[in-house]
Amino acid sequence: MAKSVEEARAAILASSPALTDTEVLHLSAALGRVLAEDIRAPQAVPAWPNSAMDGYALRSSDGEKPRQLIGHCFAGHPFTGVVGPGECVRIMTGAVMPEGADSVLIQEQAEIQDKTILPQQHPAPGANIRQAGEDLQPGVEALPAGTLLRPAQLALLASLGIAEVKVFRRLRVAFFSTGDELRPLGSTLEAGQIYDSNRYALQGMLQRLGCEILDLGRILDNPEHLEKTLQQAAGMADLVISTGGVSVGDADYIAELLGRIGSINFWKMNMKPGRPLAFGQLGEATFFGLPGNPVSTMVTFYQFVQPCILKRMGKSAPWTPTVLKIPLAHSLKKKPGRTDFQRGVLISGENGLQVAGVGQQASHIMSGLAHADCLIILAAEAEGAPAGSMVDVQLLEGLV
Ligand SMILES: Nc1nc2c(c(=O)[nH]1)N[C@H]1C(S)=C(S)[C@@H](COP(=O)(O)OP(=O)(O)OC[C@H]3O[C@@H](n4cnc5c(N)ncnc54)[C@H](O)[C@@H]3O)O[C@H]1N2
Ligand code: MOO
Ligand SMILES: [Mg+2]
Repeated sequence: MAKSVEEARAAILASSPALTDTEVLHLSAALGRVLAEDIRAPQAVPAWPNSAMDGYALRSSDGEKPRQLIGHCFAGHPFTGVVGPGECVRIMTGAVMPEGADSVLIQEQAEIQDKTILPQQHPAPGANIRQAGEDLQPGVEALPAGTLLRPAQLALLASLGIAEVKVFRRLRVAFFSTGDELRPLGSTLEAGQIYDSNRYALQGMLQRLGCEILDLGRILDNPEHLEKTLQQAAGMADLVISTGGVSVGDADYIAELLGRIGSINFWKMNMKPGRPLAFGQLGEATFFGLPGNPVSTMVTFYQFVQPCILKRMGKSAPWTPTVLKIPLAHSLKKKPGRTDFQRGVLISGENGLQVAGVGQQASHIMSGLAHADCLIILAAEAEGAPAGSMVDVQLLEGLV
């Protein structure tokens, strides 16, 4: 029985163990890695109460009375004295609050006469002050193990003074394309030959996920060559991906080989594109046989391989593509039977946010996917969707 997308994803995640090997990296090399340790704040952030605005640090209790200017402080240069009644200190954003002051009057609300500041309003206690520990208190969990390190997480760690983190090692992914017709870039095509475009799709998607990539090249539609390549790949990688040769044609050997030298978890999906996807195990390695049609390769990677990779990399919160409900700009058609993932674009105009199809939707139309920023999901039994109806839209996110 062909699997639904949800059933397939659940089966894949259930057989995608997280890596256990770790290494220690400097923050500057940790982008895209997954934390292998809980991080607690070693100190408060901010470490000191400081000003959120440029203005005057003073005592709120003096109300709107004039204040004598007794000094100044800048970020990195604290004022060492004490602000007494009727006094104030010129203060810049980020400068430590001087002792005695409990409020910052912004300069737009102050009149200056020589060394006297005339408040235009009553500065409230605590106004424009960023309190110590407001972001993080010492000892609290800043980030749990299993967090994917994106730029915001790196910045948070840096704000705590943490220079090195324990992360999971990179996932080793071996991939190859299959097909007698495939030729490398730079070659002149003979009748029936095409360029191997799936190689670049896979390489790009894997690189963006921070995998260690082992490109095994193009393999002919020859069962002995394919078997050798699958064995070799399984011996060197955590995850093996092939494209093509996984359907039911006379030169499609992948599913049969997987069953013979490994094990098939499932083969065939109730989705379009992507019907002949095969998933299983080759020794210790997880295996995906992606369909050869270029759009099918990329759409199935996004639905299934990416969640698997992120889980295997150690990410604890499961990742799946973001789905939003958005009205259709025009009607769409499909044949009932399989769940469709039609390529679409988001349009923001007078009628608010809408989604439109990109035109031709066949699995070899790469130009459609190259112009798309989302996938429109149409249910298996549906024959299409009318203009204005709310449809599920999966965002093709640049970076997870
Ligand atoms: N009788 C049936 N025929 C097909 C079925 C089916 O259910 N019954 N399924 C169709 C569907 S759906 C898909 S998807 C394709 C998948 O086929 P394969 O995974 O076996 O892939 P190939 O046959 O090797 O190639 C399909 C297509 O894609 C081109 N291709 C392959 N590799 C690349 C590459 N690296 N770069 C660019 N293009 C590539 C290849 O030349 C073919 O045109 O099967 C249908 N058939
Ligand atoms: O399911 Mo195939 O992936 O339509 O082309
Ligand atoms: Mg085929």
